[in-house]
Order: sequence, then C-alpha cells, then structure tokens
Amino acid sequence: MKEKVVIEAKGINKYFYSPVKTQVLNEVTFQIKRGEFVSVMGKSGCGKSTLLYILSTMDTDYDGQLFLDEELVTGKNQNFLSQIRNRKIGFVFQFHYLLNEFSVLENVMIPGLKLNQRSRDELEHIAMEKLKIFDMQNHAMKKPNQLSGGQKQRVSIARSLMNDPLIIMGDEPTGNLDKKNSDIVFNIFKELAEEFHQTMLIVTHDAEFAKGTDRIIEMEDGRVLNN
Ligand SMILES: Nc1ncnc2c1ncn2[C@@H]1O[C@H](COP(=O)(O)OP(=O)(O)OP(=O)(O)O)[C@@H](O)[C@H]1O
Repeated sequence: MKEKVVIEAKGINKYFYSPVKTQVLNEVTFQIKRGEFVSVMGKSGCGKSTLLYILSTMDTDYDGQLFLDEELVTGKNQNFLSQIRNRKIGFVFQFHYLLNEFSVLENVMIPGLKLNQRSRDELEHIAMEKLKIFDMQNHAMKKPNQLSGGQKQRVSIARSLMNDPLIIMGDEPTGNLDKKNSDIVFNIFKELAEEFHQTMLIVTHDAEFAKGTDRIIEMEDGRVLNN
C-alpha cells in the first residue's frame, strides 16, 4: 500500500529583513510519509527552527507551498490554520511548557479543550490513557514541578498526543536532558513509531537520537542537502 504524504514542502524560501535582507531557507523541498520517524539535523543557525515554525503553520510569511495531509495550507487564514494545528499537529519542545498551576492530568487535557467537542469526563479519560502509555498515570494528580526532568518530558509527549495528531513535531525534545533521560525520551518516540506508526518530525542536535530515526534530513545554510 502506498503511504499517504503527510507533509510536503515545495520550494520554500524564507527571508528575514533585520538588519538586512537575508535568506534563511533556500528552496526547501521534501516529503514525509505516514508513519515515518524523521529527524532534522544541521549546525546552529542553519534554519531548523525557522523551518519548523513554517511546517507547523505558525509562520505564514514565506514563499513556496506547504501541504499538510495532502491539503494546501499556504495562504489560508488564521482560523483555518489554528484548526489544522489543534487537530493535526502535536508539539514537543525542549522546555516542556507545562503549567505548574494545573495538575499533570489537566496539562495533558489542555490541547483537548481547544477542540471543544468533548465533555470534561471524556477528556480526563483520554488524558489518563495517554499518561498510561508512558507509565505516568500514578503522577496524574501531581503538579509538574513535583516531577523530574524526564518525567516532565514524558508528560509533554503525552500532551502532544491528546488529539491523536497526524504528526508530532519536536524542537530539541532531548536538548535539556541528561543521557539517561534522553535515552528514555528517545525510547518513547521509538515506541510511538513502532507500535502506533506515529509520524514524527524532530529537530535535534543529538546525533545518537537522529541515528535511531528512519531518516535524517540534513540542513546546511538554509538548504536541505538530501531529499
Ligand atoms: N526573527 C529573526 N530575525 C532575523 N534573523 C533571524 C530571526 N530568527 C532567526 N534568524 C536567523 O535565521 C537563521 C536561522 O535561524 P534558526 O533559529 O532557524 O536556526 P537553527 O538551525 O534552528 O539554530 P539552532 O540550532 O541554534 O536552534 C539564523 O542565522 C538566525 O540568526
């Protein structure tokens, strides 16, 4: 069976204008198919985060075309784009952005509230199921600041799964962790790839992490070297 193309970037160019016009992405073109676990690597400043902002529809100021789930998203209005983000994309960042005033369970539920369709009971049930995947159900009632760094990152990944996203995008998800916790987090991503066929695009400096993914997109000076 031919796998669906989940992300397609076609000739993406991006410029920043301060202090002078500088091209930071140069004809970026690639496809990611369903179930692929892909990492993006390249030296600091080569454009990885800039690319991720565009792919996640947060930055709309670029030339070229972006298709998500075989639908053109370039040029669509903010309302449409926020729907796409909430329904189709799960985010995992270097710093977890969990909210300390809410419990672990409530933090995982937050992306679910944005879809506005399910009752609180349903959302709690789904969030608990997501925590169970990572063996974090016994921490559900704690506050994030009562968890270790690795546990916080597991909660962030559980949160990214809340709306069963088509794709998970990560920006340095192991960047702030020691070796032991990086390995734990990598194994979680690997499990999502193998057991759930989850499509994932992860920006990383961690060569060991990247080696374990299905494919590495290498960037240099705003270009993709291998597509
Ligand atoms: N808002 C901005 N205005 C001007 N230049 C910017 C802006 N944001 C990023 N840049 C420049 O664009 C280039 C790409 O930055 P980007 O953050 O995408 O790199 P990166 O590969 O993610 O780097 P790192 O690995 O250090 O996070 C860099 O030269 C950076 O200085």
